[in-house]
Amino acid sequence: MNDQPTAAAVIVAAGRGTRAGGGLPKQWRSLGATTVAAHAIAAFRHHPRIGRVVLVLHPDDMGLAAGWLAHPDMMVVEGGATRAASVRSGLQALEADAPFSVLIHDVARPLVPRAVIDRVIEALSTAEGAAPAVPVVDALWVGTEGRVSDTRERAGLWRAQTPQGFRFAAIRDAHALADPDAPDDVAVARAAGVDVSIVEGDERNLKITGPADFARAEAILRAEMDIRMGNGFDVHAFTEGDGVTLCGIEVAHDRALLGHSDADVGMHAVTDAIYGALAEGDIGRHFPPSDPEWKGAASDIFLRHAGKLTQARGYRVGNIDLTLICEAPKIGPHADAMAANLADILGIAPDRVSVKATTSEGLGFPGRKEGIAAMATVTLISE
Ligand SMILES: Nc1ccn([C@@H]2O[C@H](COP(=O)(O)OP(=O)(O)OP(=O)(O)O)[C@@H](O)[C@H]2O)c(=O)n1
Ligand SMILES: C[C@](O)(CO)[C@H](O)COP(=O)(O)O
Repeated sequence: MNDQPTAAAVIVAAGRGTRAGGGLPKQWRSLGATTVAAHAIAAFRHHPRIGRVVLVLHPDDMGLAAGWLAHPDMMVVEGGATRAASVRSGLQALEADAPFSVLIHDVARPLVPRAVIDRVIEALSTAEGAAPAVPVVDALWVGTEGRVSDTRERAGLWRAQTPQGFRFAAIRDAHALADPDAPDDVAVARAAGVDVSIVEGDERNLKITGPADFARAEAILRAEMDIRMGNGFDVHAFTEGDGVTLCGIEVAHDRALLGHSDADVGMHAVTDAIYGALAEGDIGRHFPPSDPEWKGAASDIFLRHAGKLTQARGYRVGNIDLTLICEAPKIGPHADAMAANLADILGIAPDRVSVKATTSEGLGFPGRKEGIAAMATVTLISE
């Protein structure tokens, strides 16, 4: 499959989640380490074939949009009184620079697997509309006053999921004429004569609707959780100078560190640990020392790249443990600032980063004050 972005996504999140209860609209409630909304958004933002994401929020929630607006690939717009009105608002936001196709997704389906998104996008290369569904497997009854009054044939029946995908112009025109109470975009498209293909859905793509769905979603998340560990080790020798840069913090010293970049041995070890956890080689693979572009480069460039790669692969940094090995300079007074800087670069909480130091008791090259060594361990957790 070609990995070029071909589609935009509209995530409708303007509902109030009344059936879920809980005092807070369901999209803002926590799920795993983050919120329902953050899971749904990440599934699309990190998909290589989705170029832009429009998030449709309730007018009362627009104050929550600031974090999302910081991302150039995201737009946030106000929704309407019904799901269809919210979708229309999302589609309007894309009008000025219309994509080839658009995937419309409920924020209430936070665990949509990447393969479901792939199948919808793939089907849209030949179909005008495509949406995931799972076949009905249970017998179907009609109930009247607590008793079974009739049965229905289940063959040919499907349970509809999202994202529902369409060629942009087709769904924009269909929504312009839509019944405001249409249950979903497939109904809107069909009413306008758009043909919609069914692609294979997934039971994990549940819609959080009632209070019990949170526990189901947490269980799915736990079963899916993938934790990766990586380690990084680096050494830089001392040279003439009056200070060193460690984890991005300038520390006065009677020596400097020698290296092709800024020789930030601590940041290099952390960066290599992240690349290691992703099985992505090391800094040298991504930023060859033979390339003059990286001569004297600030090492946060490398760490930011590793952080972006982590996100793109669907992980977040769980924690970092870094040990610097040197006789001098003294690390203790700077350790908190170093940890805070690493956390800031990676966009994680400072209490997920530990920076500590040890001497080598006068032994070996650190003991002879010939240089500094650093070793780091990181965990990456699937989102
Ligand atoms: N005016 C509306 C109503 C719904 N939605 C979105 O449409 C999706 C499906 O709706 P549903 O699961 O019914 O969510 P809520 O309307 O929030 O739930 P409830 O009906 O329990 O209040 C959700 O992502 C919801 O945020 C929307 O964007 N705008
Ligand atoms: C669009 C949808 O997710 C398809 O299953 C669903 O219809 C939306 O939720 P609602 O509960 O019907 O509003």
